[in-house]
Amino acid sequence: MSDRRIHIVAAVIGDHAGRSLLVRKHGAQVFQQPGGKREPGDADDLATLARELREELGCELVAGSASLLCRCSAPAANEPGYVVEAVVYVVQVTGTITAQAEIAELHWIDPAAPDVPVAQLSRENILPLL
Ligand SMILES: Nc1nc2c([nH]c(=O)n2[C@@H]2O[C@H](COP(=O)(O)OP(=O)(O)OP(=O)(O)O)[C@@H](O)[C@H]2O)c(=O)[nH]1
Repeated sequence: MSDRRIHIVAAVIGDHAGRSLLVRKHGAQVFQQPGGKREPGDADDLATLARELREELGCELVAGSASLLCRCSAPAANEPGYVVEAVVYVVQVTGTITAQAEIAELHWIDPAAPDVPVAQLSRENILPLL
């Protein structure tokens, strides 16, 4: 039987106004946390996160800034029949955040009142913790 779980490492990035950054990938309808799947060359979760933040946002994870928020799961936003299982860290980043090639759109939301469609994992498991 095939494994219908997608394991990801995800980031919560906040600003001084209490807003939180979400991304929408090309072809996706909903916004989700920055982050992604671990690759074989990644030493650990934070290496995955640093690579994904660079690839998606063009910024750098500040060493030592990551704090585990939660582990959670939900139906995957873009892969019908799959469940996403996430390890979620609150992180600080440095550098200018800019949508890189794989990202269609960035959006800062009020976690208590998102004004864009948000993936279930974020909506039900992550944003309520912020
Ligand atoms: N990164 C991320 N993925 C999520 C979230 N919520 C959620 O359902 N997913 C699901 O997990 C899938 C895998 O994430 P991803 O596409 O960001 O991973 P990746 O960059 O490593 O993949 P790729 O290199 O194959 O494009 C997404 O397509 C989506 O269906 C979320 O908050 N963040």
